[in-house]
Amino acid sequence: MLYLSIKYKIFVGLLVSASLIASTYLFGIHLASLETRDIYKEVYNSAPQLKKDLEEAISRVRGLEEKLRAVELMVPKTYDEVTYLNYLKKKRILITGGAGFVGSHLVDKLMKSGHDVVVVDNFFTGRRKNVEHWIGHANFELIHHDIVNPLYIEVDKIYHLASPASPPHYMENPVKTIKTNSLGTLNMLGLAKRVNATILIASTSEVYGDPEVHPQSETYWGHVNPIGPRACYDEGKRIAETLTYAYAKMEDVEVRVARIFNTYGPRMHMNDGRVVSNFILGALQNNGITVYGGGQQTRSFQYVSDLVDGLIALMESNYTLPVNIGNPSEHTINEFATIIKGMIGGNSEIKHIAAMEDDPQKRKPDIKRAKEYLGWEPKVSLNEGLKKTVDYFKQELKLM
Ligand SMILES: O=c1ccn([C@@H]2O[C@H](COP(=O)(O)OP(=O)(O)O[C@H]3OC[C@@H](O)[C@H](O)[C@H]3O)[C@@H](O)[C@H]2O)c(=O)[nH]1
Repeated sequence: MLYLSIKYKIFVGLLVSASLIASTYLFGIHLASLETRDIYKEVYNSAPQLKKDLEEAISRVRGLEEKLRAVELMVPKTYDEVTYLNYLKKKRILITGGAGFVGSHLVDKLMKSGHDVVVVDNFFTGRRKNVEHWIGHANFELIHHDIVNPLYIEVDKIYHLASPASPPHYMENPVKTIKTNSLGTLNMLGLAKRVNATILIASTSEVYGDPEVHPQSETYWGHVNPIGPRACYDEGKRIAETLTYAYAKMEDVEVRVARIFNTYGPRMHMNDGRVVSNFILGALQNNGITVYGGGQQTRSFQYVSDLVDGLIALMESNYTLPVNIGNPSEHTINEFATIIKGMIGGNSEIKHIAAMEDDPQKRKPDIKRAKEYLGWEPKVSLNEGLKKTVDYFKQELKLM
């Protein structure tokens, strides 16, 4: 108690001194901004003592900043409650891309269940901010690493999610997207083989390309343009699936393959570029909602918590063939624009620009397999999920 109260006094003392010195410092900056003005030059040149004082103040503020950082580290951090698991139940779980939008929600769920979670991310589209609330927790580890290079680590399970997933992001560097999904997946399968871990591969509805079968069941082989702008992702994920089943067959690796359909929710990046965040941000900022093409193309949107439940159910099942994880509630993009505009209000105009090349025209998952083998189906309605996502983006905009 006594120790804590001394720490508290030091902390308050340092805060007060810091703010006093910071005001001097800011005053110094203000003066510095006048540097170009002749009047200031005159004062400055005729007052070398002032210059010396400012430099001293700046150095003292820097010293105090260091001390404050040290005091902050002494204040214990609080975490969400974590279930206790004994050593037989507790697993060491690797999540590649764990600092990304979907990965970080999976991290939360597995951490709260009491497992040891190791996140590997190259921060190409992932962000430390998404997992910072676990940093320092005894069950959590964050590794900055690009899985295009091998990784040597001891784990029981691997959720392999690493890859840019938004069309503008994966098209920005197609070679990197292909490398991540081919070499990266090869490395993770090699790791799974070496440490005898079960591996779940995050595949995608994009393996069906611009489908000629509707809705899409897992038995459909797809309709992908192998040299189009989306090929780096579509074909990247297709080769990831091929590699996965080759390792299962040749090396007896325990595999799971989730074909993830359009997913949305909090922690999507402001610059994500996918339709949900674009429409919400356009409406919230009154910048207009931009539909690519005629808007008759359809998508079926699932809320991120449903996806996370589906991924865990798949990992824990003994089902080895691909499974669609998505919400079959289907809307045209025009309808979706109207829904978002209605929910947010304002007077955003819905405008149309040229269609994206090779944009899939219809997409809806057939989820019979997930229901039958995983006992899983989505629970969160579009209305409920969108409200949470809109609230999230409102908060993000306040931070700008
Ligand atoms: O601002 C926008 C963004 C997108 N769109 C349209 O909205 C539809 C959905 O586009 P998105 O970019 O959200 O996502 P896509 O369905 O094309 O691809 C997604 O598919 C499933 C996942 O694996 C990936 O997250 C992603 O590749 C497309 O028809 C697109 O042209 C707009 O009309 N306006």
